[in-house]
Amino acid sequence: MEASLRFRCVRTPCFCEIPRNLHFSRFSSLSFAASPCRPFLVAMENANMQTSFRLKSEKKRIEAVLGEEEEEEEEEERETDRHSSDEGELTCVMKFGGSSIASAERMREIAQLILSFPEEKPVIVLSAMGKTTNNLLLAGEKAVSCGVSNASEIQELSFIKDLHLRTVDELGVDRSVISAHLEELEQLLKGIAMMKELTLRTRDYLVSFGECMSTRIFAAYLNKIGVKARQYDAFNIGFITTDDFTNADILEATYPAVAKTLHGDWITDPAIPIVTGFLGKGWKSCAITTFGRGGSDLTATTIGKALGLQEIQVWKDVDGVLTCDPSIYPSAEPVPYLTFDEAAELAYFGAQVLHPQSMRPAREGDIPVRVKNSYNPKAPGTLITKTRDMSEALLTSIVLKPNVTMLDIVSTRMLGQVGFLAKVFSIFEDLGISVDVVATSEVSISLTLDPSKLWSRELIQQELDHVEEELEKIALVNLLQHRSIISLIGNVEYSSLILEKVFHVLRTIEVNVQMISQGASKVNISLIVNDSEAETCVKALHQAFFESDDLSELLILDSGSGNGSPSLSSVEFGPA
Ligand SMILES: Nc1ncnc2c1ncn2[C@@H]1O[C@H](COP(=O)(O)OP(=O)(O)O)[C@@H](O)[C@H]1O
Ligand SMILES: N[C@@H](CC(=O)OP(=O)(O)O)C(=O)O
Repeated sequence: MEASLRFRCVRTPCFCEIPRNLHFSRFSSLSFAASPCRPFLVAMENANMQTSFRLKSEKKRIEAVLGEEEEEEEEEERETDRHSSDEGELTCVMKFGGSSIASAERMREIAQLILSFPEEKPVIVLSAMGKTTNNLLLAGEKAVSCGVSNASEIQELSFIKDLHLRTVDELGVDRSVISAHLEELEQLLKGIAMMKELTLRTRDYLVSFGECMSTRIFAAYLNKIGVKARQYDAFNIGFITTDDFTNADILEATYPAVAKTLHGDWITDPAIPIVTGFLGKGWKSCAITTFGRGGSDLTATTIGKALGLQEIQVWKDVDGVLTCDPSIYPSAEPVPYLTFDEAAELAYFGAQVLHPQSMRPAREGDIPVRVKNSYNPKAPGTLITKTRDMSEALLTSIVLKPNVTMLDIVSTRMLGQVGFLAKVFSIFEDLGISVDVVATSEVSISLTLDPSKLWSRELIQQELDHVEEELEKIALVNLLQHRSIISLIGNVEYSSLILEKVFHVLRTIEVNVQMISQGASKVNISLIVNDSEAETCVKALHQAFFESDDLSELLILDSGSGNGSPSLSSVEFGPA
């Protein structure tokens, strides 16, 4: 049994436990995990991994306790070193999305791709195979109304069974690696059919089958071809989250817990860790949670930060982050370099290529993220780092977020200006609704709301009705649906140049911008247009910024302005 030191936590009336197999002498700081659930003392391997608050007085007391244990500790360290192999440390995390592991053939290719980097000791994070998550959700929705006797016949269940059984057969892996999961999945669908309801908690449990099965199959295949691998369910190795089912946040306690398991297992018995993406465990409910669609990217960056790895690789089906969504405009080109801020903004404003929260751990740990194409591994991809040379950068990427709701809110002057803004935002806070883009004047405010954060359409309408009702107590409200946000990610130091070109293009195609906002992050300008016009705008803007050499108009206007803005000789339109 693992020994631990018990220590009374002075912040809350409870006892904290320090796992004894952490090597305190090597850690530069000790801090309390910011977890609200069960505060415990954690040791952090380097400054990048410190939690957001540190209590100096506790630190001293902890060190005193540790001092008494030092000798024993050193002996334990020597013991661990005797057991550790010559494999070296884990070096990077490689995440493969659903498109990269959609079939047995793709799994074989990914195994070869991993082995083609013999110098790397990777942690592998996998999503569900192909469209499995979508099929699980559809199966769940059908189960609600199909009746218990028909639940086994749901078409999507057959797709999922066929895909996974075909894959294990083709890879020559024993069916037993997933048979229990397939049986349990069928039982779950029958349960949903019986209850006639699919709660958010059940949805998360339902979709977890995708990642649980893909990782088991892949780990079994690696072992079969002689590459030692170990499968992990993220919810069992310390991915602790809030209980916001379908959209959970990772808590600080996750980092030390995950590091302890993955690092501990690696040094005692090295085997490539194969970890489920997208999944965590709610701290109160102890039930499986998910981080929102595309959440495996966040799993990968969290592991990167937890273990202090050298690099986080996110393998996709495109040549990196592109100048815009290739499904809107196929001539989009890869962007070679991005900062964490640019990538976060791009993801937040709807570029499906990265999960919106995924840049946070990478930024905090200052760990470079490389976005690569598993179908074209030789392509350089996109490297995302803390800073980059912006001197030649103007516009980097154009992102379209369709189907957003815009609200024009005009004060009825029952409240002063200060009270008005505060009241408006408190209404959104109370209703738990996220506001994206905001523009204000003295007595009015325009803003956009993001419906895609919720998985259920019905709920959105109910929520909007509620918002309108609340706001109408203090303001006149005009609700405008079917709007799109076009976000221009780039060097906002040159905002006048960018906007000049943007408005020239939009005037040419006769589109009126309904709202505009430049974020405090200084990497994003957002424009709101009608959904029906949005794709045309993106295509025209892409052509103007990334494919046109005709900058003469701007050149004339810019020359001799003497206002310190860059001359066009020093600024390039193109993926910088
Ligand atoms: N700016 C963009 N750059 C690259 N891909 C984008 C962009 N915007 C949207 N996409 C879409 O994101 C997809 C890759 O993300 P995702 O489907 O989450 O990959 P995976 O499932 O492999 O993790 C691409 O196939 C592309 O259609
Ligand atoms: N399977 C989950 C999580 C994920 O990250 O998927 P992907 O990496 O394929 O986008 C989803 O479809 O949302």
